[in-house]
Amino acid sequence: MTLRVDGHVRRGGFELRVDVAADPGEVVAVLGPNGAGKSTLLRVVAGLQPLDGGTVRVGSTVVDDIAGGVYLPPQRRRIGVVFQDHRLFAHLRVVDNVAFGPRSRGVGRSAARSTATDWLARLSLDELGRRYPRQLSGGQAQRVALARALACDPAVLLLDEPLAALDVQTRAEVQGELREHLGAFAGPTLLVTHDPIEALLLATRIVVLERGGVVQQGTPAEITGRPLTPYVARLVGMNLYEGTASAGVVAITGGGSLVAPAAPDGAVLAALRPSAITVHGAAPGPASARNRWRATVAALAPLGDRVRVTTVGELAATVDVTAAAVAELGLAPGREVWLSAKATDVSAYPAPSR
Ligand SMILES: Nc1ncnc2c1ncn2[C@@H]1O[C@H](COP(=O)(O)OP(=O)(O)OP(=O)(O)O)[C@@H](O)[C@H]1O
Repeated sequence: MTLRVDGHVRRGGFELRVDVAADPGEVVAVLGPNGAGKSTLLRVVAGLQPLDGGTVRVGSTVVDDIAGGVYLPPQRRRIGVVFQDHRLFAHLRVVDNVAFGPRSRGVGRSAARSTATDWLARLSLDELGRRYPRQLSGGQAQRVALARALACDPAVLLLDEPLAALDVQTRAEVQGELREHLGAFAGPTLLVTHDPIEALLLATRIVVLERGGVVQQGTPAEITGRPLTPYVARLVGMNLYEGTASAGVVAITGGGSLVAPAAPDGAVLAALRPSAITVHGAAPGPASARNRWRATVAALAPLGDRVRVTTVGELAATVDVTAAAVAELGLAPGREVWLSAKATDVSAYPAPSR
C-alpha cells in the first residue's frame, strides 16, 4: 500500500505544503532543519493533525480529506509509530506493552499475548517479556517500542527520531538491527531524522523539508551527489556555489569563477568536495589544477583523522587537510592562502527553478 500526503496545514504562522509519497517496502527519510515541518508531517500521517486542505491516503483508503468530510482518528489508520522517547506504558510488563496494540484493535487477550510473544522473539527480545520499562536500557526500550509498533500489523510505519536519545555505541547497534527490520517490513516507512548518516544508512529515498516545503528528494546517492540547497550541501559535507555556466566556465554569483568542462549552459549549482581542494602557502604554478583562488583561513576544527579548514574570500570553501599540512603551511585563522581544485572535481548541474 502506498502512503501519499498531498495537502497543506497551518500551525500558528507556519504552513506545511507537501506532496510526499512512500511506496510499499520503501524507507523514506524525512530530513530537515529545526522547524522545517518534519514532526508536523508525521502528525498529519498519524492522524494527530488534520490537513486544512488536500488528502492523506493509505493505499486506496482516504484517511484525511476535509473537502470530502473524511478524517480517520489514529486508531483507525493502521499506522505504527515509534517515538524518540519510547513512550512505553510504565505500569505494564514488556509483553503487555507489545500486546496493547492488538488488544486495542479488538484482539482477544490470549491471541494478543501470543502475537506479542511472537514479535518479541522475532526481534530477539524474548528474555525481556516479563520486565517493566524501567528495567530496560535505552536501546532495549527502543527495540520494544518497535516490536509494539509492528505487533499492530501496521500498513505504514512512522519513526520519529527513533535513535536520537541513545548513546553513540547503542545507536550504532540499534541502527544495524533497525535496518534489518525495516528491510523486512512490507509497507512504507517514514523516518524523521536530523541525522544525515542515519538517513543514508536506513533510507531508500530521502525527502528534504525546509520551511514547510520539499526542497529535494531522491536516493541517498542523488542527494549526496547533487545537493540543491545550502542546507543539503552542509548536511552531506559539500561546498556549493550558485552561478551561470557558459562554455564550461561557471561565473559564480557574488564573484569568482570555476572551470567545469561538463557544466550545462545556464543557471547551475556547482558542488565541490572539501577533500578535492588543495591548500597552498603561495600562488600555485600554471601546471597545477585549473581552478586557483585566494582565500583567508577563518577557522580550523578536527574531523576524524583530518582537519576541516573553513576559508572566506570570493569563493568561501571548506577544505579537509591532514594535520601535517596544517603544521607545514602554518594554517591559522587570518592566514592568507591559495586554494586549487581540478576542473573534473567540480560537479555542475542545472539549478532548480525557485
Ligand atoms: N503546537 C503548535 N502551535 C503552533 N505552531 C506550532 C506548533 N507546533 C509547531 N508549530 C510550528 O510549526 C513549525 C514546524 O514544526 P515541526 O515540529 O513540524 O518542525 P520539525 O521540522 O519537526 O522541527 P524539529 O526538528 O525542531 O523537531 C514550527 O516552526 C512552529 O512554528
